[in-house]
Amino acid sequence: MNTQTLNAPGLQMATPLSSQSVALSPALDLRGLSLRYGTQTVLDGIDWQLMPGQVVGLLGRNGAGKTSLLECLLGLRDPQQGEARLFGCDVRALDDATRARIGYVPQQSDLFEQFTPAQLLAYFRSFYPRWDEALVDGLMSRWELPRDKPIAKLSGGQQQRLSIVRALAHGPDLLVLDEPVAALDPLGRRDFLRELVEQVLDRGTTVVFSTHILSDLERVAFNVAFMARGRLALQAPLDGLMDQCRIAQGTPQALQAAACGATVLSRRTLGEGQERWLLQWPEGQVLPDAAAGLQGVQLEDLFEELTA
Ligand SMILES: Nc1ncnc2c1ncn2[C@@H]1O[C@H](COP(=O)(O)OP(=O)(O)OP(=O)(O)O)[C@@H](O)[C@H]1O
Repeated sequence: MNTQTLNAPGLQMATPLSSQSVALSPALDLRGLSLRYGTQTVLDGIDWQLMPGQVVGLLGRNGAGKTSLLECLLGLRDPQQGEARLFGCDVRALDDATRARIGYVPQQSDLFEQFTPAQLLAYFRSFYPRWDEALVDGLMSRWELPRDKPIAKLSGGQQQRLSIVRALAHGPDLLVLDEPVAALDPLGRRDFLRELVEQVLDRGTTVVFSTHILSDLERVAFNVAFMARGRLALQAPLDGLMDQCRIAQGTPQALQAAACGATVLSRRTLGEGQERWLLQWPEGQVLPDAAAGLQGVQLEDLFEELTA
């Protein structure tokens, strides 16, 4: 992995881009991104664009490649093919102004363990023109984070909270969160999600958020993206998916009839001539009634069917 840290831009701060240019270009633009570890293909030609203000929950099974994708899109890992651009800049050559617009909470803590939280936050504060000291003070107090204890001696959850404070403090335009709540207790998760929602609503932050906690995702993500076999199987607004998707089970012939007018998003063989299909009807179309044997879907069903 590249040693460059996203959360510490160099001392030479350039002027941030104007809000006008932000509105015109995607916040995130991936083209044909492919990554292999040895002979294992983890990312297989991923194209992905997010416009400013989009909030996307990234879902995939263990080992699907979510962390690898997030690291590549941030320029922390070099793919063998393809390119990643953030706010129009190639991630291999991010300037300091663009880097200052990005907040990242990695899956593994990357905090300087020999520092105390107070020292760490003072260090980062010096890099960011938009550093919000009131937000930092509020979160540090509410989350009862010690300021003067070495970071190495904080618990895993405390380190994760500190990592979140650091990522939110400079009001990033793009926030990339790799399982940010994995080590948090339920209150910490609730508080964090509230902060996140406020950031998004107040500032129009673009958020990419990987998590295995589906209920959390339902509270913050307007869009979900599913990763499977090195690709993004589907990205769509969560509400629309719930409304327009149904699961059907039966023989292929019966399913063909049930699927009239729908797109087949996935199909699985269950044995004994039975299959299970995930179907999506176009927005606004009235779905066939339950008599056709269609079941409504939960996010868990979508996860099961789309990440297999
Ligand atoms: N540095 C590495 N060297 C070799 N293989 C790696 C490396 N990092 C990840 N992998 C492999 O790449 C695949 C994808 O890993 P990755 O961590 O990106 O998945 P993930 O979706 O984030 O998983 P999880 O949900 O378990 O965190 C896995 O099979 C993993 O073993």
